[in-house]
Amino acid sequence: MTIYFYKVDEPYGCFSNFSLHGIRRKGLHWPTVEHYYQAHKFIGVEDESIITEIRNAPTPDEAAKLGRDPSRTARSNWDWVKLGIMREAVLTKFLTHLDIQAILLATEDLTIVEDSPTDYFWGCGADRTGPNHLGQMLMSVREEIRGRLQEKESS
Ligand SMILES: Nc1nc(O)c(N)c(N[C@@H]2O[C@H](COP(=O)(O)O)[C@@H](O)[C@H]2O)n1
Repeated sequence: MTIYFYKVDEPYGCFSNFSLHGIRRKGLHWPTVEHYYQAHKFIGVEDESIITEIRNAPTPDEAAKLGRDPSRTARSNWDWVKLGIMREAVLTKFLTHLDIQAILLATEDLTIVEDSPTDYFWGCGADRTGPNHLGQMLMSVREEIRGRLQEKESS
């Protein structure tokens, strides 16, 4: 069986980066993983005020809209660093919120797919051939949390 998720208000919606599960990183609170991810596109750019603007965006959709604004240029190394940045945010989310950590762990070894009809990088895209990086990441975070819990139990 494969778990497909996409919209926050649908089954497994807590796996979406748009779910309202805040994270704290480097002393700052971020309302969602999406806020964190979109803001990090602009670390080191000339006008960093966009970072605060994104962090204060009222919704994750608004944060994504700001981060995708074609009139702004993301940091030059974004494509190299974005997977690592997303992973630290997703891991923090599932270490912070134990209710959704339990949902993730309960999926055992099932395949998880972000069933986005438009995203052929983070999701599987409309024809389900995309690399599904977010689903892959959730499975890797699941593995890491499982390992950490086992280590704790045996110590
Ligand atoms: N809920 C939702 N709506 C969309 O429109 C989406 N594209 C996604 N997928 C998420 O979008 C983020 C990637 O954004 P960029 O294309 O890199 O700006 C990432 O969080 C995907 O999981 N989800």
